[in-house]
Amino acid sequence: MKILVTGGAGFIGSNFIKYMLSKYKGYKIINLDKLTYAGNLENLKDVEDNPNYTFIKGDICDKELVEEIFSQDIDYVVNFAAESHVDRSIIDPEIFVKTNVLGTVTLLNAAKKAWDEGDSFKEGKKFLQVSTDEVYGSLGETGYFTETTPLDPHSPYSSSKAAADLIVKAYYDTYKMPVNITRCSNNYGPYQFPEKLIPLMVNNCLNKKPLPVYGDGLNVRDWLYVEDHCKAIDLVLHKGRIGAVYNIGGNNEKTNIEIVKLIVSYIHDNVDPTVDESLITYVADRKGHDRRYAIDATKIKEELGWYPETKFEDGIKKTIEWYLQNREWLKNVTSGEYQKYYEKMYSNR
Ligand SMILES: Cc1cn([C@H]2C[C@H](O)[C@@H](COP(=O)(O)OP(=O)(O)O[C@H]3O[C@H](CO)[C@@H](O)[C@H](O)[C@H]3O)O2)c(=O)[nH]c1=O
Repeated sequence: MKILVTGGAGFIGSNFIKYMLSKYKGYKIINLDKLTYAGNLENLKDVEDNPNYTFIKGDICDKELVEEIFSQDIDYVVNFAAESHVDRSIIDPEIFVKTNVLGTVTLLNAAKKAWDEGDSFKEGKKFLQVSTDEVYGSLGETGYFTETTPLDPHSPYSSSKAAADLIVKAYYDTYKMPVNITRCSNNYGPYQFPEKLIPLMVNNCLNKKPLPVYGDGLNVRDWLYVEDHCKAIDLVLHKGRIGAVYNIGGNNEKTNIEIVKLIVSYIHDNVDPTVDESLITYVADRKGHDRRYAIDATKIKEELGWYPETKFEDGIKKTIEWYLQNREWLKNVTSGEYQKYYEKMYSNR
């Protein structure tokens, strides 16, 4: 098997590559990544010398490069490559449309060209689009997103992901291209860039900086441990019904303030007793902030036997400890450009 993983130097992509290389000794993985601010080859240090792993620096929008990669007889594509941060999309939507929509079309076209045999596609090929629960919009206090919930994205980020999902669906509906779409809830775990809630709060606690909680802190997210997500993608890739969408959720809803308090308490008890809840600072809300995401993951459980194995209490401990043991990584990714980003995003909030 030869798998093209795009965005493999990012948080979920790098966890996925390591998971796959250790599980399938005979699989070859090509990682195509543009190395934007969120992509980091440090994340893949453990596998850089693995003969089954190849890294290519490049953009999924680069048609020539993508077509050249497909000349290597790719079996599966897993498209993680995306601009993924909602706050950045509110400030600068264009790059989200370019990478998330045009990039996906470029990949689909190249895959179609390589796999299309006229009446059908070559056997055993698949294009897996990694999407998000945010395409469904926002829930009130009750209810869950299922795979048939109508798409109702609100942010430029989630709208670009929904657009990409629809294009992938169109390639299935129109050309019968072998595709799957997965829609996951909020991931957490090692190597997440500290612009996202959990690593940002850990980093700020360690530096005794204010902990910026948007709005009333009562927005709800469903947290999924990244390794459980990787296992789900592996299953969908090998066994998912062609054309199907699968929701992947952690069955673990928490308010943002619960998450922040938990991190504060862990750092207080295990690292620095002077860190406490006085660091929590309520700041202006995110524009168009979705109130609650909650995923119904019955379909993937019933069809493929997947369920989230990691209990949140264990996953969050493992995650915080990973950041504590990898302070050098955290220091490296939060220097330079990150400081400018942080200033711009949080100074006038
Ligand atoms: C960074 C930050 C976030 N928040 C809030 C906003 C959200 O309600 C919640 C989580 O924020 P984020 O970590 O940015 O994640 P969120 O907007 O939910 O989106 C994530 O989860 C999605 C899946 O639901 C993915 O598709 C996105 O790529 C990923 O970024 O915490 C704060 O209160 N303060 C902060 O400083």
